[in-house]
Amino acid sequence: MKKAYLLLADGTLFEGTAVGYEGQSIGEVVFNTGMAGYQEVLTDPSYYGQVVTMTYPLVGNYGINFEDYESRKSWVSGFIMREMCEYPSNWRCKVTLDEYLKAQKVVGLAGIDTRRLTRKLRGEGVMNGVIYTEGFEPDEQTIAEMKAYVVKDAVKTVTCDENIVYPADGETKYRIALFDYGVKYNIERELCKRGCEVTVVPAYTKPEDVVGKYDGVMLSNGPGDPAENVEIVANLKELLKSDMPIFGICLGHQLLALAIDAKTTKLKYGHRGVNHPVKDIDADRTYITSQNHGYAVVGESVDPQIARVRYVNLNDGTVEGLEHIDRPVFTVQYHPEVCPGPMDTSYLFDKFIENIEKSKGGAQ
Ligand SMILES: NC(=O)CC[C@H](N)C(=O)O
Repeated sequence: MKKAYLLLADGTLFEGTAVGYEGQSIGEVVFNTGMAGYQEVLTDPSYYGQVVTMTYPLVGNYGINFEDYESRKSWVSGFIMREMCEYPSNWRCKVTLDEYLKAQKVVGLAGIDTRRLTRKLRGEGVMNGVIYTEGFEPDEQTIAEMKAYVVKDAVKTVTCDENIVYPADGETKYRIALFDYGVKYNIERELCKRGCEVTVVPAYTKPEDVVGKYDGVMLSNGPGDPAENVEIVANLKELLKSDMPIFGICLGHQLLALAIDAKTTKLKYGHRGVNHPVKDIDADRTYITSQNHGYAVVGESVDPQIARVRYVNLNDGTVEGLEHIDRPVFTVQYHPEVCPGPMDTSYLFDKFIENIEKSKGGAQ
């Protein structure tokens, strides 16, 4: 069996066995604490530029199926696990995790102490690294590139080139424009289920192509530093001048916050897992949520004349969602669409639909 390695920016070296594609890849090393959902993690565009470590020690047990993709391909820069299951067992399984990683050219590493790696990232913060198979050892220049690496042009890389229409399940009740900053299929699925015809539009679509042409706007999740999206933030400022109902998820939430002149900041090691407790301050209720983000909105920077922080993370007090003061506009940092994971907050899609109904009623 071939060996594979992870070299971190601080010089720490992990040695394990090679799985998936053989090669070398640089990325920001992050960890996800979900016990299942590796197929969704691999295909969630928000992980673009990142080498993902799963903390659950056995990965690949149910293989890869044709139904649970979150986008058309895998976006991760590398995949790390304690033990990879070679002989999955599940009625939906079409290929093994190893076969999928090979086909998607994802360099994999198994057999390392993922607990040690995670403790390091938790203690010191997310760190860059290079993952490589034996025979693909990085030279000094590659190590320098790895140390200087930042995830750049993230949304530009993952967004679609043209509009894609997904029909409603059954009769079309509403028409939604879904901005693709790195959208996960499950957002479309949740909307289609509720009678929406969903048009996924490229991230840089101008507000005038959307305002008045749809019943509501969804802002998707997506990769990278939200602050690098200057053009999109300017577009959202324009969009906010209309009275369209808007619902933003994760990157969509962060971009909308930037559009109301709030600030974002990078978290030490982010939130990636399916058990993050979030409190809805208005309802005085706590929900268990699925999360995948490295940045957060700075609560004090939100102008209370425009919006208020309605949702907070009970682990670290960070902002988990905003509600506009007088518009049908709200956002969450977590993933109400998630699958697998807690479905506690899927009611937020119903809230979005209610906002649309109210705004349609008001216009008549
Ligand atoms: N899932 C997402 O949309 C992530 C948003 C952003 N890229 C972050 O890491 O914070």
